[in-house]
Amino acid sequence: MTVSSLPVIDFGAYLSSDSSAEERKAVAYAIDKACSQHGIFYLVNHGVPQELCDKVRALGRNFFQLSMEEKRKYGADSLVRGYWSNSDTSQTNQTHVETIVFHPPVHCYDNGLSPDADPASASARLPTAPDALGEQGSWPSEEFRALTEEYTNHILQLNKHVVDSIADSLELADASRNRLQKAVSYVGFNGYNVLAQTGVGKGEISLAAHADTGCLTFLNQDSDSVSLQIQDRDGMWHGVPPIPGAFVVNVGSAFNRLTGGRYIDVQHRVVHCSEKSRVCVVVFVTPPFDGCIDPLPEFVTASEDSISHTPKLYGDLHLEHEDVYNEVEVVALSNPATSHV
Ligand SMILES: O=C(O)CCC(=O)C(=O)O
Ligand SMILES: [Fe+2]
Repeated sequence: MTVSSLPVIDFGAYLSSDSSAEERKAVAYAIDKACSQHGIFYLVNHGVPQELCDKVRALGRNFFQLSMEEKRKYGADSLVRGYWSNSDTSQTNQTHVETIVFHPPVHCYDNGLSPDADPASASARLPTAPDALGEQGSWPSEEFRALTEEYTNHILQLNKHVVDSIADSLELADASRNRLQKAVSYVGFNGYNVLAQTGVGKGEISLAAHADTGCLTFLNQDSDSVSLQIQDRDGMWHGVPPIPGAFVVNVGSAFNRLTGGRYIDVQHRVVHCSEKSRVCVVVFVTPPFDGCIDPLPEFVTASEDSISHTPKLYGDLHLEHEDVYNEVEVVALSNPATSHV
C-alpha cells in the first residue's frame, strides 16, 4: 500500500447546491469505493469549521495537562463516561493513553433495558434514557460541554450527508436510508503520551488493535506525527499520516453487518512514539441500541431471506465489543513492520 492509495475525498461537491447531479454522484461513488476497498478514507471540504476542529483538540490537550489528581475528579462513571487512563500512574503520572468520553445528551436511547437492572450486569451499563447521559458533574467545565456539543452536532450533520451519499450510490430504498440515518454519537478525547523509545523497541503500542463498533467514526487528529495505523488484508500495518484539516473516517462493525460485509470494518491501532504528546478527538456514530443491524434488504440474498432468525440489535454488538474496545493495555506488537499508507 502506498501513500497515495488511501483516498482523499473532497466532499465540497456533494455539499454544494451548485453541483451537478454527476458531480454529486462522483463523490458518492468515491465514498462507497473507499468503504468497500479500505474501510477508511480522508474527508476534506467537509463543512465543519476548522477553528472548531482546532478548538476541540485544544480542549483535550488542556484537559490532559491537568494533574492526575485533578483529572481523576472526572473519573469514568458506571456508564463509562468521563476520564480513564490505561495504567495506574499514582507513582509516575505517566500514561500511554488516556481518554475522556461523553455521550452528549442530544440523542435518546430507547433500548428497552430496565433502568433498575442489576447494576453489576453489563446491560445496566447501557444508557437507557436521555437524562442518563452527560450529567453536568461529568464535564470538566461548561465550556467543555458547550464546545463538545457544538462539535458533535456538526459531525452528526456531516454524517447525515455522508450517509445520504452512501445511500445514493447504493441506490437504497427509503426504508434502508432511514434505518442508516438513525444515529447516536459518542465523543472521546484521546491523549497519547510518548512511548519510551525503549518500550517501542520492545514492541509496545499505545492503543491495541480493534475495529470500531458503530457505523462511521470521524477522527480529528493532531498533525505532528504518524501514529494511527491500519491493517491491510495481508495483515501488514500501515501508518495513516494526518492531513491538516481532513477527517479520517473509518467504517465500524455495525456498517459491515448492515452492508452484508461490503464495507470493511478496518482494524486499527495507535503507536505513538514522536517527541510530542498527541490528541485525537473521535466521534463514533452508531445506530441506537435498539436498532436492528441485520443486513439491509439490498444486501440479503434470496436464500438468506428465507431463514428466519431473531434480529440482531446494535446494543448486543456494543456489549460484545466493549471488552475488546477497552483493551488498551500495552501489548507486544505481533508485526512491527509499518509503512505509510
Ligand atoms: O486516536 C486515534 O487515532 C484512534 C482512536 C481510536 O481508534 C478509537 O478511539 O477507537
Ligand atoms: Fe477506533
